[in-house]
Parts: sequence; C-alpha cells; structure tokens
Amino acid sequence: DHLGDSDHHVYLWSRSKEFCDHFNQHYRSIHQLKDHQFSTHITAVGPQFPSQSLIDKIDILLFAIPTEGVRSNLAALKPLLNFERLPLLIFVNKGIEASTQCMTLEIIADELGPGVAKAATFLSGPSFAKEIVRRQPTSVAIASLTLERAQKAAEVFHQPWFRCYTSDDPIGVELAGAMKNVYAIVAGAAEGLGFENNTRASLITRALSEMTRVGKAYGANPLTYLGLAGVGDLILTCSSPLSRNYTVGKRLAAGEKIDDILKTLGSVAEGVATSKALKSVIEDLELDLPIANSVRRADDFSVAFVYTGKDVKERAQWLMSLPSVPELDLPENELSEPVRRLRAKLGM
Ligand SMILES: NC(=O)c1ccc[n+]([C@@H]2O[C@H](COP(=O)([O-])OP(=O)(O)OC[C@H]3O[C@@H](n4cnc5c(N)ncnc54)[C@H](O)[C@@H]3O)[C@@H](O)[C@H]2O)c1
Ligand SMILES: O=P(O)(O)OC[C@H](O)CO
Repeated sequence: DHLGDSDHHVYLWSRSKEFCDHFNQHYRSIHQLKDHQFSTHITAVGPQFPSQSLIDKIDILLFAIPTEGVRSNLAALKPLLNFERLPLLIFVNKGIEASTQCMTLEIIADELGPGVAKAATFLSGPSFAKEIVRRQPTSVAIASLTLERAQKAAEVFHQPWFRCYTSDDPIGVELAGAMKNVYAIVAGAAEGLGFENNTRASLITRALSEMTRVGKAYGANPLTYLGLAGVGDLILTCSSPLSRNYTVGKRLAAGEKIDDILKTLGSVAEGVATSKALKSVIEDLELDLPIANSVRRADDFSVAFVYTGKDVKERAQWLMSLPSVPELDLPENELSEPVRRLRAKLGM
C-alpha cells in the first residue's frame, strides 16, 4: 500500500481469487487491514503466478511473504527473469529458513546466483503495517551489498512520512530483523507472566547483546545493531501487543498451546520458525545465547514449540539464576561453519 500511496503503479499478487476479485472491486483486503481503504494505484493479480508479460514490464519486485515461502517463489520466478535487465529486488521478510538455517541473502544466492544476491536489497526496521497505512511517521533501514541498489530502493520508498536510511550491511540488517522476532516472543511471555518494566528493559538490552554477538560472528557491522533494524525494531516488537510475535509469547505464558495460537493468529509470526533455525545457528557459531535458547527446548526438536504455561515460568527463573558474566563481550568467530557457507555462496 505504501508504494501505491506514493503514486507508483503496483501489481499485488495474491494466490486467492477471492482476494483479487474483492480487492479490484473495493480496494480493500479480506484478511489483514480490513478497515483500510487501499490506493487505487494497486491492481491485484492472481491467483496464478505472475505471467511472463507482467514480469517483463515491472521495474521493482517486492517480496512481502514469509521467509519459509521465499525459496519456492524464487524458483518459480527464475525462468521468467531477464538476467540482463533485472528488476530491483526488495525483500521485507524477517526470518531465517528453519530447515536450512539460511538467511534470505543465501536463499537468493542458492536460487538465482550470487550476482543477484549481491544486488538484492533488504528493508527492515520498526514498521508495523497497521501504522504505515495510517501514515504514522516511520523510519527503516534499506541494506544491500551493492550500495547504489540500496539507495535506489530508498528513493522508491522515501516519503515525508516514511524515512529510509541506507546500509551496506545486509547480513547485519537481515539477522537483526529475524532475531528480534524471537526475542519478541520472550518479551511477550515475560509480560504474560506478569513481569513489568524492569524486566522488559533488561530483556531488550540483553537481547541486543545476543543479536550483536551473532552479527559480529557473521562479520556484520556491530553498529548495525544500534540502528533501526537492530535496537529500533527490537524495542518496537518487544513492547507492543500489535506484534504478532509478542502476542505468541503472551499467549504461551497464559498456557495456550503453540498449535492453537498459530491456528488463530491469522497472520505469520516469523519468530516461531526462526527460533528453530536460530538454535542451530548459535550451536554452529558456538555462542552462548541463553535468551534465544529459552524459546525452544534443547532436548526435543520435534516439538513444534515447547514452552507453555509452567515451562515459561521455569525458564524465566533459570535465566535469572545464571552466573554473572561480563556485560560487554563480542566474539571473533568469523570462520565458523555458517559464515564459511554464506561467504562461499556469495563468492566472498
Ligand atoms: N506486518 C508487518 O507489520 C510487517 C512489517 C515489516 C515486515 N514484515 C515481514 O513481512 C513478511 C510478511 O509479513 P505479513 O505481515 O505480510 O504476513 P501475513 O501473514 O499477514 O501475510 C503474508 C502473505 O503471504 C502469503 N504467503 C504465505 N506463504 C506464501 C508463499 N509460499 N507463496 C506466496 N504467498 C505466500 C500469505 O497468503 C499472506 O497473504 C514477514 O516476514 C514479516 O516479518 C511484516
Ligand atoms: O508483528 P510482528 O511481530 O511480525 O512485527 C512486525 C514488524 O516486524 C515490526 O517491525
């Protein structure tokens, strides 16, 4: 909607015929943001995958789907792309693929090659869709390994009510966006347990420390974590019931089962799949990240999600009883397996 609202002509692909028909008649959604009147610059297309003629005429491809769907969609898109005249690729998803522990940069390299991954752009930062459509002043980071591409994407999105800051650290920006969702689950659980402001501030600060350590191990710029995609989005998502991930945590603490929560949430909470991927990533990086590790039980990976009711409380007590450690500590771990894999895929 932001791009349509900024006078770009937008084709919005949906897999639902019902959505397309309804949207094109009323410029309204049937699922999320039902009360919002969308821009008339948007045309819904679908339910079939976008056609060759549509792909040929577009300048920008924006991916606003959950991370778990990115790989299959890129594979479907590949035969339709003209690699000599690639559109600008912008990704807004925030997650790590659960089965492979790949971030989106790697998924793009796998499916479309390292050249396309290096030119892809990643938009992240504190940005609830519900507030963007009401033109609430919002700021985000847009990152790419090719800074000119990040600048181009920033120009496309930048508006008086929507500021874009550029970054050449897509690894840091992407990991930050994915990891903050896992910590938002923990923050929601803390609220659900009745913990108040001191607890939330401690959680956010220690989560930022864990995120920065993972980023540093991947060779990301630690300063990225002081930016919008890092602490900015972490504060937002760990403080508001508007966040789906926070809501998942709060409902878990109230004793609901994860399957029931996900069935009724009505929208994706990326932190659930990402918590699984993150557990493997931090094991491979040989980092000790107790908060991230709290989200999944170490001894049982087959359970979709584990900490409910009493377990959440026990985990909170466990976190508070850990021995004292130095507060500020960044690892030099750039040759670990996930980092080697990422660099090899990107030809770095
Ligand atoms: N909603 C927000 O405030 C917000 C803000 C910033 C970033 N994000 C990120 O954007 C991504 C999408 O979030 P959302 O809020 O739009 O989620 P959503 O669940 O509301 O919508 C996702 C849409 O993607 C479709 N989809 C799911 N799997 C698909 C697949 N395999 N192929 C094609 N379409 C598929 C769904 O049908 C749905 O229409 C997430 O990674 C989220 O973290 C969301
Ligand atoms: O609702 P969440 O938890 O997916 O958060 C949405 C956005 O990532 C906030 O920036």
